[in-house]
Amino acid sequence: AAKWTYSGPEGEHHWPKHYPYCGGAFQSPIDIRSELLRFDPTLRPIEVQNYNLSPNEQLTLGNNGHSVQISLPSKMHISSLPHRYTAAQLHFHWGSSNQPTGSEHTVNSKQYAAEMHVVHYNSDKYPNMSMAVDKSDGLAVLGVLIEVGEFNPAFEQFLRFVNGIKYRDQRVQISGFNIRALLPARLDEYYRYDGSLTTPPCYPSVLWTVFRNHVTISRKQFLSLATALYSSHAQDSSPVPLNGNYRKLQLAESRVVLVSFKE
Ligand SMILES: NS(=O)(=O)c1c(F)c(F)c(S(=O)(=O)CCO)c(N[C@H]2CCCc3ccccc32)c1F
Ligand SMILES: [Zn+2]
Repeated sequence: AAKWTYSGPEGEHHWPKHYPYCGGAFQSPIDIRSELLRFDPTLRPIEVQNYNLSPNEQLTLGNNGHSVQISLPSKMHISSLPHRYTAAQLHFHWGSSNQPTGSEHTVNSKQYAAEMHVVHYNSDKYPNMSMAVDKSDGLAVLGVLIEVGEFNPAFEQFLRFVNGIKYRDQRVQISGFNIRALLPARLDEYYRYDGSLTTPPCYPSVLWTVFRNHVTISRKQFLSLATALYSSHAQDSSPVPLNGNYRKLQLAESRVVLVSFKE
């Protein structure tokens, strides 16, 4: 696959050349602005199943050159949507050490330090991610906004291993832990809209759920995320730091953002 980056000659302004959907409609992320919001009383609390993984299970923590990701077991799924959406992986977007503003979604133009995405595919209709990734009802991504503040023990369960995956395509096995603890306490308050993958190929296939409430990680935890990783391979002579891996805001156009809560 053609390589793409977040800056330079393969940066996001060039993505549509190789990935036409990136220049198309229904793109993500967007600024979640008050004018776009519409309260929807039919939006039920998000219900996740089997997120509390046993420490006897093994997860793969990897640096894929674009983000740090954790591959997730297929027993994890969202049960409160019209179809079952099975978990595939989670990953992060962040700024840089001196720029704690790297979330993809913004809320009334406020950009958070980072953002976590838990990627799921419609397993009622498609056998795997690859078959679901380009279908309009294929994916559901849970978005969690992250601020720098209180230390977060749940994040420590994988952050303490990032120095083992400093370079592109490095992977380590980590013990299972409670993935639910990475989410905010309230899963009943969220923004909902139809959007896309925020990386190439930018398929408009994502039902986005961005939780209203952010989570916090400590400054030290943020710095380990923002300074430990490289997008280049270990043997590359000039290492390229992996940071600022967030797509710029896309036009909401005529899209409405549904909200599950009243002010
Ligand atoms: N922000 S986002 O749109 O949610 C988002 C990312 F930003 C992101 F970097 C990734 S990636 O880490 O795989 C890097 C390259 O796509 C994904 N992967 C998804 C979509 C691509 C195919 C696939 C296959 C198996 C598991 C996950 C995924 C992604 F969905
Ligand atoms: Zn993402």
